[in-house]
Amino acid sequence: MSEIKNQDLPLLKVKDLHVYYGAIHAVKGISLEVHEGEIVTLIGANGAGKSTTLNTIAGLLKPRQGSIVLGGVPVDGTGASKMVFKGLSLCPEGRRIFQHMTVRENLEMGAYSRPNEEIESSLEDVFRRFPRLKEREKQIGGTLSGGEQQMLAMARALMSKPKLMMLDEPSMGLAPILVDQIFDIIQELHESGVTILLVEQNAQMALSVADRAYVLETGRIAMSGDASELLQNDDVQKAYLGN
Ligand SMILES: Nc1ncnc2c1ncn2[C@@H]1O[C@H](COP(=O)(O)OP(=O)(O)OP(=O)(O)O)[C@@H](O)[C@H]1O
Repeated sequence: MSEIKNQDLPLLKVKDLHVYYGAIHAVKGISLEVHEGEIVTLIGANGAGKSTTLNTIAGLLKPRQGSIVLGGVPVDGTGASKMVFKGLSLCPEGRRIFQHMTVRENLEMGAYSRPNEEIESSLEDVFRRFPRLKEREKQIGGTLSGGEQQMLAMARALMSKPKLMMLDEPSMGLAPILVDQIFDIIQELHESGVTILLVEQNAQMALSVADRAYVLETGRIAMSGDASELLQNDDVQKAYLGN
């Protein structure tokens, strides 16, 4: 199917997504859009269905119902390994870098969808964005600090030059100063034009950096809108911002 070129078309359009784990109906009819250049965040409590939504878009889970369209092309049923070739990359929850490989080898693994001759320029680009990883190029991934492993996971996701980068809980388990650094990097990626779908439990940080947001409650979208407006919303403040 040919790619449809239309500025008004969202880069990602998810419609009426339903996902089950056996009898558990985890995602109950979620629809969302991400436009080119945006940061869109999914926030919500534990178990709201955020990771399930992201993993389904990434092709790791199969929806029972609904459609997923990337760049005008239906991609549901594509499968995770092929989604990278369609321009989508997922930086999973818990980082999941290759613990026994070096920083450089981890990054090269992220570029498996790219032609060999382009890998070096991607590495240069990623090392420019993450100078700390350049310093540790030959270090074994598993020996990096938690914050550095998160940076490596994000850098690895960038190696495929994705149209859409999906980040699952990048702040998880990190000290506040490292959380600030990770969000600074997300902001920089945004400023350089990377389109991001961000899942976060840290609603304050996520809403501060995002353009738009969807609030998930027990598998459904409870609210959506401009992130700056949701940050001021009384219900959001009470439920997710501890105010
Ligand atoms: N592998 C699984 N098997 C069975 N049920 C699952 C599985 N993974 C998630 N669930 C259930 O699906 C629902 C949504 O979980 P999900 O992990 O998507 O939520 P979440 O919003 O990402 O929360 P968290 O921040 O805790 O990951 C929850 O009820 C959860 O218990």
